[in-house]
Amino acid sequence: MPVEEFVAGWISGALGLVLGYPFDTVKVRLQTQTTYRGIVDCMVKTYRHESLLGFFKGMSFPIASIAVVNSVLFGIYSNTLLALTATSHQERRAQPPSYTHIFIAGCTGGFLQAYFLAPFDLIKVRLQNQTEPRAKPGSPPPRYRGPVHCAASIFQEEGPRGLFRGAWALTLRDTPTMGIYFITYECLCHQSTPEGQNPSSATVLVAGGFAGITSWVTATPLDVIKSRMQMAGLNQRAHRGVLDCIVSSARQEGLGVFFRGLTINSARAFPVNAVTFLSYEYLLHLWQ
Ligand SMILES: C[N+](C)(C)CCCC[C@H](N)C(=O)O
Repeated sequence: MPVEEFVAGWISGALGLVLGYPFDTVKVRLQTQTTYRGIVDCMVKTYRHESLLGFFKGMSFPIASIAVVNSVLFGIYSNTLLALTATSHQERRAQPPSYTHIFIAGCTGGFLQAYFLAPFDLIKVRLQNQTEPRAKPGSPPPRYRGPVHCAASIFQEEGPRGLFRGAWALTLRDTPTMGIYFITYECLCHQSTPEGQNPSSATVLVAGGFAGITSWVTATPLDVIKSRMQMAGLNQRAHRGVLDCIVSSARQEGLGVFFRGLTINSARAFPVNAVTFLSYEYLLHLWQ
């Protein structure tokens, strides 16, 4: 099993994450706080009050988890393709795999990474939704003091299964959309590259960027449901299941609810995934 694919997945994921983090902070603040008029207003206020560092708050935990999650995704994707087509990463340019195989490998990667991502994502969402201002003397502290405390509290209060709250919605979100992610990437690369050659850096950047956008656009409805299920039991009523959450959210807030965060998510997806794919391809090329 080629290990390079796992390591390249890890490094490229971390680079993409750092680049996209300011967008993620703005997205979370817009979704959870009412003090901002829009994306630009949020950026200006964050910069004025907290300087550039304000955009990178709480990044250490996601950086640590992306190492596991992205290496599982890219490692499983590439090794599934190897099993299906018997061609290694180097040989794939000369003998491109079929789109069905790419889709199956992407779905497999998405399905398995969801299992690793679930607890990290749950903790991220719970912490991001703590909107209390910084602790002032005398004010009650936020429920979770940080990622480790958050994980320990969930474990104590809800048991080990509590750490996998929303995991089923996450799996439903990621299995097909990771197939879409890799198909978009490979398809765009294939279309703008002469037969048998490696795609240029510009092609990889654009194809990676669009792969991010198409997969996030299709993932957004279940992303909303996933986050709501992860928050359930804390400050919202518990849902009986994914379907119950879909129906009650649509009834109470209309169909628009399924597209919350779409604009900022797409703006984030382009640079993040452009850099992720460029560094992934570059590293594998370097190690050949
Ligand atoms: C499949 N889904 C759309 C959920 C994610 C696809 C892109 C994953 C990437 N690490 C990012 O954070 O953008």
